[in-house]
Amino acid sequence: MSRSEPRSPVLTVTGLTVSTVDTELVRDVSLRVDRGERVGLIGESGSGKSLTASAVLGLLPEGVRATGSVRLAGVDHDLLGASERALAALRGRRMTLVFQEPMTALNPAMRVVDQVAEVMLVHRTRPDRRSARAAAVELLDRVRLPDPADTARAYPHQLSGGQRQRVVLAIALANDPDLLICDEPTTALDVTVQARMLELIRAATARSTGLLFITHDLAVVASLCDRVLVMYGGRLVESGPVHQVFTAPRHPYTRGLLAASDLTATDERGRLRTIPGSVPGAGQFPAGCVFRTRCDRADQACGQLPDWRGTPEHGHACWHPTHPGGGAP
Ligand SMILES: Nc1ncnc2c1ncn2[C@@H]1O[C@H](COP(=O)(O)OP(=O)(O)OP(=O)(O)O)[C@@H](O)[C@H]1O
Repeated sequence: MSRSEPRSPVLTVTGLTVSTVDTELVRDVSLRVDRGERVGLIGESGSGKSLTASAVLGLLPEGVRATGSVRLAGVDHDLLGASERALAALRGRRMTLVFQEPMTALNPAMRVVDQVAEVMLVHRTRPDRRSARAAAVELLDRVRLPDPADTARAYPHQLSGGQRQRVVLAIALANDPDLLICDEPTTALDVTVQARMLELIRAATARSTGLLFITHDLAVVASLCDRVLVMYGGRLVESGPVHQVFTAPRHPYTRGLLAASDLTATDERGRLRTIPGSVPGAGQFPAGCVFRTRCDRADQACGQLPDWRGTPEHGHACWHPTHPGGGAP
């Protein structure tokens, strides 16, 4: 599919709530990722980004449960409540994950070619080991590993951090997934290696694979993503096309995040801007608008949960009007 053709969803999450026995950690999150679309998910630490991704993949930690709905294109049942067997058949095949630490994803005792081949054999997308290994070498070439035929025989510890992360990406792409979820995939890499990895992710999602990309790095979202979702306190507070959200943010939290990421912006005393206060711990967020304890515009109205407003394309959850163009009044 070309990027200009009409979009259809690969992932539709509706009313996702993730909780422990006594605490809601993610609350009523709805989102959609279309085919060939790159969606960034941003927010400070503890805002619920990783738990949202884990709920989609059916990888929530022990003692944490999800309610709501998670639908993947072409799968006729809801992923929430699906059996582990059904989820395992989808993970690595239709939906895949790349996260920050490649060594956790790789088997230290197995040559990289076999790790890439294995995921094709497990999901039977290649008829035999010989063809899976040949396809694996091609994939290692596609993710620009140097001398792929030789590197394929290496063990993970013989590779650099950036090379290992490219092997993980090759494994994630091996079965041509519908949905690729990346959770801070480049945070541990140095800047040039990071740029190369992002280029590979961009190329991998140029056609039909949808991307959900979790990061703290707004510059990466600006260069990679089509749309961005902003989370705070377990809730989505704003979503829209990256250009619109970053140039005309509507939620005070998004404005704060953008100001805090702008290393050229200082306050009236010449200090770099940060969002005042700190993120409350899980379960400590206020009722009503979750951001109101840190928001300079908070008033009585904010004691009630704000409606989702704006347009279907660019929405936000805040009681206060934004000026045309999105700036604060
Ligand atoms: N297994 C768990 N049990 C209880 N609380 C948890 C558990 N896992 C995560 N949390 C809490 O849920 C909240 C959201 O965590 P999550 O990891 O999704 O945040 P995040 O936005 O991905 O943060 P980061 O950017 O630091 O990864 C945090 O307050 C975290 O402490």
